Amino acid sequence: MDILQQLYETVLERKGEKREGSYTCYLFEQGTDKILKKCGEECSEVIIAAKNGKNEETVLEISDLLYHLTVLMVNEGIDLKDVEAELDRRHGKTGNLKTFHKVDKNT
Ligand SMILES: N=c1c2ncn([C@@H]3O[C@H](COP(=O)(O)OP(=O)(O)OP(=O)(O)O)[C@@H](O)[C@H]3O)c2ncn1[C@@H]1O[C@H](COP(=O)(O)O)[C@@H](O)[C@H]1O
Repeated sequence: MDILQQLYETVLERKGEKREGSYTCYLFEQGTDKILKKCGEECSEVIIAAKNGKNEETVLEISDLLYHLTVLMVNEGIDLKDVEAELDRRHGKTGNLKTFHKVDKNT
């Protein structure tokens, strides 16, 4: 099992728990707006770190963002496997990448 799947499963377990000292439980208690705010903040921090050309810091910020996106997925009832399936489809394993890119943003 890869680390994203392990992280997803741990976060999923936290959803129904009240665990002392768990930041994930704290986020679920705070609710959707807080989780969305954290995703936005972490995204901005990725941009700033990358813009500054600091790769070590950018890796840390990307990891923070992936964690918060995982919390968002669980909060919204989105299965990680659905995201993986969509990425697979775009990558041409089960779908057609060209067709995906043909979508006209103006329509
Ligand atoms: N990957 C992470 C992870 N990444 C970041 N964080 C936490 O995210 C928080 C973000 O820090 P910030 O400085 O942005 O925010 P803050 O000021 O502390 O908090 P806010 O007031 O903004 O909410 C920190 O407390 C980090 O510890 C994480 N917390 C947990 N995990 C994973 O989640 C699993 C479950 O952890 P618990 O929630 O602690 O049970 C762990 O095993 C980890 O794998």
